Amino acid sequence: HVIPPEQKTKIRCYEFLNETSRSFASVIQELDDGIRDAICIFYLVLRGLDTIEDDMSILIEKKEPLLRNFHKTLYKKGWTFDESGPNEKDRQLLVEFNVVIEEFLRLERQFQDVIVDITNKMGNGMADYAKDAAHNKYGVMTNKDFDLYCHYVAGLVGIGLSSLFSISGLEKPELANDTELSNSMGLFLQKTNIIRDYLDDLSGNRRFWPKEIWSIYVADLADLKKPGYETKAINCLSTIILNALQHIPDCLTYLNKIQNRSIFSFCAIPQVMAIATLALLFKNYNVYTSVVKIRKGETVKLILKCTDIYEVANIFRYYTRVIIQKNDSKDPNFMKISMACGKVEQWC
Ligand SMILES: CC(C)(C)CN1C(=O)[C@@H](CC(=O)N[C@@H](CC(=O)O)C(=O)O)O[C@H](c2cccc3ccccc23)c2cc(Cl)ccc21
Repeated sequence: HVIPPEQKTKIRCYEFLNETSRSFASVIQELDDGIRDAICIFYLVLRGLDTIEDDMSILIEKKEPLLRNFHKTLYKKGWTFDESGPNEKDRQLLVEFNVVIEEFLRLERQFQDVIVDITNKMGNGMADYAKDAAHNKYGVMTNKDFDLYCHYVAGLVGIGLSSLFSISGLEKPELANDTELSNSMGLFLQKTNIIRDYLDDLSGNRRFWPKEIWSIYVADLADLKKPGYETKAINCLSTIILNALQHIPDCLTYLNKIQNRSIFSFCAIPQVMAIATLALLFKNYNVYTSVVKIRKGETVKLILKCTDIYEVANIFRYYTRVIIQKNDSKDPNFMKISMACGKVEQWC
């Protein structure tokens, strides 16, 4: 049968969504009408921007304007980009980016404005960081820089999502006003990814662990994985995990404000995956030898339990208890870790 052209581009967008991240793609497709297409396009636009930021084969002179002007390409019908490196995971998305643009231009104007605004801020933040990283080989320096970088690549996503949820009418307008809570949602996810990806990022010379943290224990970030540094490495890991744990009360408060069930699952699933990952990473030396991931079976179990705030609060309580059990009185952060976990217990 003949498929009308506008259906073809939408189908192609959902095919890209399923190619970029299978498990999360299904969560997006469960979203209610009125918000699903906006989130799908927002996700693909962010993937496109991320593919450019991650591509080390693009020279900074070319990468910087690409990032800063990416939001303008959303209005350029037919725009595509085929200069990504050969092994860039999502290079085909940019080769066919005209399809994303077509669907973007079919969204309600208010959805478009949010996506353009966030893409603009994120692209400029990424460009600022990439330009700075080009000459500052240490990477992220202070805890403040750590929060700023994570704000650009993940906090802004939370702020954008809250606006889209409010505009759709499925969530209250107030949700979009509390940018601090939305920002924390992104920081918690991104910091967990950065802690998990220590080895992978270091091999790509991406240095996201803040110097303010690792310099307490070693002279260089790469020393943490060397023989003889095991105790320092484990205590450094506790410090950066403690940094991530501070965002949990904000995340639970944000989730508690969500009214729409499909939006609740969409927001809760990545959060419970993150706390489960942090509990697995805590006191786990394997973070310095491989990329530690929670088992598929545990993921499936968690996804099925993300139905309401009580279930999610119980999941957070369970994993903070796992962390407390693994906590070690000889660890300089012993007290702070148990306090941070205690705060989660109180919240629940
Ligand atoms: C960097 C990041 C954390 C923002 C990436 N990010 C997420 O991690 C995805 C989850 C995801 O992509 N999981 C992948 C795992 C992976 O690829 O590592 C999977 O296959 O399960 O979730 C986030 C995400 C979902 C829901 C609410 C959010 C609030 C604030 C910030 C981000 C929020 C996300 C929502 C959108 Cl619209 C775009 C990107 C993201």
